[in-house]
Amino acid sequence: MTPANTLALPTGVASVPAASVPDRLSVALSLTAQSEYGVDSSRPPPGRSSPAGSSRASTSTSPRRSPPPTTTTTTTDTADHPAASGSREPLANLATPVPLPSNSRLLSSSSPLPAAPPTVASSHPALARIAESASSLASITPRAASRSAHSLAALSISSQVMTMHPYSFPTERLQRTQVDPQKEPLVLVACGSYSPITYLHLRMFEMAMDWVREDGRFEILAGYFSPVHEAYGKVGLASAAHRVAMCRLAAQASDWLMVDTWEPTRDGYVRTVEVLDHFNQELNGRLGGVELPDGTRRKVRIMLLAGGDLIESFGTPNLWAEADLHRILGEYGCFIIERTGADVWAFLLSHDILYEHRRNVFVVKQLIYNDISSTKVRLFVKRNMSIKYLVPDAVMHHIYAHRLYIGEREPPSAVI
Ligand SMILES: Nc1ncnc2c1ncn2[C@@H]1O[C@H](COP(=O)(O)OP(=O)(O)OP(=O)(O)O)[C@@H](O)[C@H]1O
Ligand SMILES: NC(=O)c1ccc[n+]([C@@H]2O[C@H](COP(=O)(O)O)[C@@H](O)[C@H]2O)c1
Repeated sequence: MTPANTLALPTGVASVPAASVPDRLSVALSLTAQSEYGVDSSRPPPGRSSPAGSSRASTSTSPRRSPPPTTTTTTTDTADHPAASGSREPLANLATPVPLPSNSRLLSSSSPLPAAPPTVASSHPALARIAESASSLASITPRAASRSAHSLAALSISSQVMTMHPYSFPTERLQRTQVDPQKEPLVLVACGSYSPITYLHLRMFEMAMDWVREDGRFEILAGYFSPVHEAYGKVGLASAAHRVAMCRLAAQASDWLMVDTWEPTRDGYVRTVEVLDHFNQELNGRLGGVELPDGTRRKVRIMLLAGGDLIESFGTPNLWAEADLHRILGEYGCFIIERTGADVWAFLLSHDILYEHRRNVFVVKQLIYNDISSTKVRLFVKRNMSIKYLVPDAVMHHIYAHRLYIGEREPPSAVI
């Protein structure tokens, strides 16, 4: 086993009969729905973290990221207008803490998203529309018919995977007892847009797991996706309910990854340090840490899992509060997945706060480069190009079923 230094030594549905698809998926997902999304939620949200540092300002933009929120109003996309990002208001400084509201509902009663019984196509106009097109297309093009049939299946499971309320912290894939008490118990949290989630996002966790196994210091208990709040306002951001649903569908194949909906169900944008505080509260506060083989309990280490581009955004003026960065890197720590074309090491050396906390920062080298980007996936959908094998099939069918990203308006520079 090679002890990995922090800075010094990086280590590196197809042709299923249409009628059977809803049943299979529904069974799998209803099991998840029962265990993952249907439990208690009456806890108050964690308190606010300390105020941000002096670098706060009222206006800032990064070329890649949208300016931060001035409003906490939430919206949901409809199936026919999936990417209403153009109508979003400009946002304020992300480094500026805003008051955290108590538990709230993102989907209002006027939400356009379907709340129909999951398998009764005729009772839901969208299902009926897709069923109709599936049967009419069947005699014309088998591929289109197959796509529609899968869309029908995807729509039929939507009400389960899109549900975010009542909130409960998912624990069904959390390892509750440590196997090796010599190692530090670790939970990885990946904050991001996931619009949509891709195979790269799933691979990030697996790459980190390989690094951790090789390094030998940590024992990973679970990994969580935390989809950003809609108020983040980034171009191409689908509604939180859709992004959560896609993350859940993608995580189905994993035995250690889960999707936490605390962040997207707040009343407004949540800073990353607040998300980590929330995990700390859940795992070490409410659950009391992890159990050791001898029955005693121990605190779980929580670390941010992020790509090199996100880390490089630490250098964007007014995007991150200095106080937040000190807490994220000092109290928690960070796994960075090297991104193709980004020199993470040079950035680590150049950024004072990252360098100060370098012993809490672990860079994971991609041994097989993967540069799938959500932006390009959205563009492919818009241009009617294939996204198969870029995202899990269930995610692809969800996108088609809900007509996500079709009317996307991406500035050309965002996709180069
Ligand atoms: N090619 C990549 N290599 C390493 N990390 C990545 C890569 N793409 C995304 N990430 C990381 O995945 C996390 C979630 O990112 P995000 O949802 O913004 O995906 P994205 O593909 O970059 O999206 P978009 O194209 O909309 O900007 C972030 O930590 C980001 O740094
Ligand atoms: N001040 C902050 O806490 C801050 C600033 C910028 C981005 N972020 C987070 O980083 C992630 C960025 O995601 P994208 O790569 O999709 O833009 C999001 O989860 C976002 O909330 C946090």
